Amino acid sequence: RKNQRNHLFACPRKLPIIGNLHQIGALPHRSLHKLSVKHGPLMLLQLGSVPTLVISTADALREVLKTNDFLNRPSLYAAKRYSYGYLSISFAPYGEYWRQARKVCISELLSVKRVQSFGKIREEEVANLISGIRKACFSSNPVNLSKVLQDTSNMIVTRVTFGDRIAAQANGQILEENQRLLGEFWVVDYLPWFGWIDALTGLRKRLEINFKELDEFFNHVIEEHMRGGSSNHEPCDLVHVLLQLHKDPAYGTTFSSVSHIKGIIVDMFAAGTDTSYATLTWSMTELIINPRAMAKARDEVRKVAGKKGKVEEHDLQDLTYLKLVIKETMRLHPPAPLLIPRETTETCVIQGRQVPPKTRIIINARAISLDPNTWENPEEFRPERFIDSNADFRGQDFRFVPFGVGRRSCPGINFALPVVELVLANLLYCFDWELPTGQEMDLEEELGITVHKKNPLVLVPKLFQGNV
Ligand code: HEM
Repeated sequence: RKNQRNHLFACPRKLPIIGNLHQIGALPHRSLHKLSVKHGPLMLLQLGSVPTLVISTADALREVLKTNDFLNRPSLYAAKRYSYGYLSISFAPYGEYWRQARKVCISELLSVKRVQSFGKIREEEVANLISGIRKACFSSNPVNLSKVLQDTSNMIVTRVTFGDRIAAQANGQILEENQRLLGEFWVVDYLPWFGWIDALTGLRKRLEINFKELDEFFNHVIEEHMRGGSSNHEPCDLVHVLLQLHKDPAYGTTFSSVSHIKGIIVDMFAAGTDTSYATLTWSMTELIINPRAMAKARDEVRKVAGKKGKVEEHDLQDLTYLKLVIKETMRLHPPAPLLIPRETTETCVIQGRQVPPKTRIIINARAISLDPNTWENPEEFRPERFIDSNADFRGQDFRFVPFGVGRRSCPGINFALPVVELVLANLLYCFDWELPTGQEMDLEEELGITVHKKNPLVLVPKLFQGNV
């Protein structure tokens, strides 16, 4: 009966013990997309011991979410460790803690007012980025944009979260390793009885070392804040806000221990940095490949900001085409192409078929936004496609879900967009960009929870003199 039930969904052929794991490959969002083209938009795979429902089109997603919200997250080894036992919002299982922590996060940490209050930090860090690139212009050196964009995103998130510029310089590598380990293939998550393989391959040791460094860093920042803070601290960084909430009896149960605070910090720090810098790198990559779109975006930015010498936050509202460029980039390169996995808590019925509890739900955001039944010439980079379209990425429109969908979608969108827009606008305003002589652009991707460009984006900037 079990077999009969499973065969009601498309089930690609599986092998004993590992099931469909051998079909996943180095870039799961791509191999799952390919499988879905062959087998259908709703596939039930067996990844080791884990039944996994993969959703690959907007219609299938709409249909599935009609009757189920899937608000739970599965337990994953690295996520458990990094979130201090599921005390982060991203990995917390569905329940009272997740509900409260998310509510507080939206109202206290990521509210429009709070995000606006960090405008000065964003503008300062963008100014530092531009001045660094200017120096490279004078020496005619190419710039490793991947690296400088990562540093800038990291600096902004670190200053906002910890209030300390020096901390940002120290934590770059810790964060890189954290993202790599979260995106690694952990045998224990699929074949629990073979979990010892993760110890043999050295993965567990790497995680323990990285977690210890991260934890020490958090302890240092929290202790410093408790002592009253160093002179480097921004007036109201997120650790400061969290410590206020920790002392407030109204939030007693939600933020009762220091581990709760650390769990939330991990969210801000890990979810906020990598995704923004991936979006920026892919935007610049696509603009170089598409000179017509580059010229249009650049002309718009230079017209709106005029002769001020820089783009300011209040200019962003007038950058209509730049916003379309960012949308189109996120359609082709959603930073987290498989979102964050979810899990059924009880038997549920999807299209009249039963799905057992503890089935992992994977939403393939990239396959959805490349579906030719929804998008005309989906592989083409054409920001204009959004001009008269109501396709939006705020979690309500199933055709385009880079920030996820429904009640478990990303609460950081209002934080992320001003960073991405301000950085990109200033890069286009201040410089003309080209590839180093004789080099070609590639679109190769690297495995991770956030998908980055595999080879660094190296470009030659030319200072634009007409804006002062
Ligand atoms: C371009 C930038 C970003 C992208 C593309 C992005 C994308 C995502 C995605 C795909 C999810 C999973 C949604 C789902 O399961 O449906 C998510 C969740 C989350 N994101 Fe973001 N994110 C970005 C920036 C940020 C920032 C800046 C923050 C905070 C400072 C943040 C905090 C979170 C949190 C806390 C969750 C977990 C939500 C939950 O489980 O309830 N994100 N994000």
